[in-house]
Amino acid sequence: MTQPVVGVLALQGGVAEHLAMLESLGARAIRVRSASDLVGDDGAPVIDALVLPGGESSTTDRLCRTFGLFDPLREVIAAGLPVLGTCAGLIMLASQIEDPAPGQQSLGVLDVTVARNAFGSQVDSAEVLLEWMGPSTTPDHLDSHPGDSASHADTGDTAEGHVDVTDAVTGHLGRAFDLVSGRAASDADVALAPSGVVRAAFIRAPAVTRVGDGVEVLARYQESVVAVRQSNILAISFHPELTGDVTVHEELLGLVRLEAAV
Ligand SMILES: NC(=O)CC[C@H](N)C(=O)O
Repeated sequence: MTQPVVGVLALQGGVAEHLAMLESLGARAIRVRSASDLVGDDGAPVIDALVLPGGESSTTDRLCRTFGLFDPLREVIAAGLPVLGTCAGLIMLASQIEDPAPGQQSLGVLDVTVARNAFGSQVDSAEVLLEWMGPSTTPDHLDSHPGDSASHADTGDTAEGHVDVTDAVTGHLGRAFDLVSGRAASDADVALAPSGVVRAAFIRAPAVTRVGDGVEVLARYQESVVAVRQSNILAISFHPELTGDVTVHEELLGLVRLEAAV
């Protein structure tokens, strides 16, 4: 297919790292600031996929409503636009927030309940390795099992075969991570991570406390669900864009290819 165009909601929070990561994967990445960045005059989406970045979900919610983006976002996602929500983006997508800020709303397109700040405050931020129970949408997988997206996720297998990552998953690096001056892991760090593992930064991260029918669990951390997929929606508690790990963004582009193949 032609070069996919991926929008990154750019009202607040971490935007630049997502844009850079998507460009590094061959997509054209654009900032989404208004409804016209989402849908054209004919009502058709102008982007092939969307990222809702981390930040502060109650602020993102308020800004979305102020800038007339709340309903258009809900509509394009409900209509099937592939979307990746990270951290505050996950909270924005959720159908229920356990502990919302006063007046806080969410788009309600992903059938999960989330608890905000479930892993502690900024000082508890950490960079860890997680077992990634995908990929479900890689080109390899598409070639061998067109349309079947759940089988690998169920078994923990990857396109390369089963990966035992027990050591890696418990290998907590214990590094403090500062959202403002967030340091990306070095290329060498990322190269060391075995296949089937995602290097994830947790910063005031939410946990998924209820998973609805039809929602596939892709990763857990400290026994909590931290990554899910429901059809065209991928949502994660953490920040792969700050560690340089492209696994999850590749999954998003895989969803775009799945959509194009239908
Ligand atoms: N890194 C993040 O996106 C933090 C999310 C934040 N705790 C919220 O509730 O929105």
